[in-house]
Amino acid sequence: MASSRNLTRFWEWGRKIICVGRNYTEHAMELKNTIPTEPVLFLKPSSAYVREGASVLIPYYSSNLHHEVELGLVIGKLGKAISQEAAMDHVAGYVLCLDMTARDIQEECKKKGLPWTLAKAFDTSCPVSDFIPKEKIPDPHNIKIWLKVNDKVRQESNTASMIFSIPYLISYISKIIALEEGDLILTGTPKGVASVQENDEMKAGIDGILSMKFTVRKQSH
Ligand SMILES: O=C([O-])CC(=O)C(=O)O
Ligand SMILES: [Mg+2]
Repeated sequence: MASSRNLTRFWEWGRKIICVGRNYTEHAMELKNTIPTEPVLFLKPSSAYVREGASVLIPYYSSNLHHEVELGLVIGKLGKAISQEAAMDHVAGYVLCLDMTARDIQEECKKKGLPWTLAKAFDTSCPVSDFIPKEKIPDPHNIKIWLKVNDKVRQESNTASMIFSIPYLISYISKIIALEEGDLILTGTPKGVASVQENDEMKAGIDGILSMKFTVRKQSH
């Protein structure tokens, strides 16, 4: 059944944020990770959302916050074990996202075999752009996403370089976790991830579609 809520403001719905990691070979290599044979998945809570106008916060326990620019898929209808053929019918639209990552904490978690929650799921760890209706991106596997810090390009890549395609990701994820209207899937970041400092300005965009800006601040504790 269609919801009476406005999907173009899906971040207000409190639904799941499912993140794919290591989906671009050169990014997996820059962090000295192996190239995955199946998607790497982790979650962020909906309290991670932040919209333009508010700041992205460096968590008080981290001294190495990284940007990761990613294409986000906004799910438009419920699905479980979705076939690759039907996968795009479940996409209502797109957003540009930043998967903000406390890299120092993630490295510690990896060493200790602990989950990535503190590294990935803190408040303001998921900046999102305005909603982009599906029709505006006819081929999501051929768009250029980029991110600049203080006007210097840090990340710039075509989504054609994804290891696992969008239909593959939707099919794979939905066999494990039911996808609901208003959920968001982050499709992984290309190479070029690096630190941001207090007062830095991050600007990210999808060529020809939109751009967004966020200022970095320190969380007080
Ligand atoms: O932290 C990581 O490198 C995994 C990840 O999110 C990505 O590849 O986008
Ligand atoms: Mg990521």
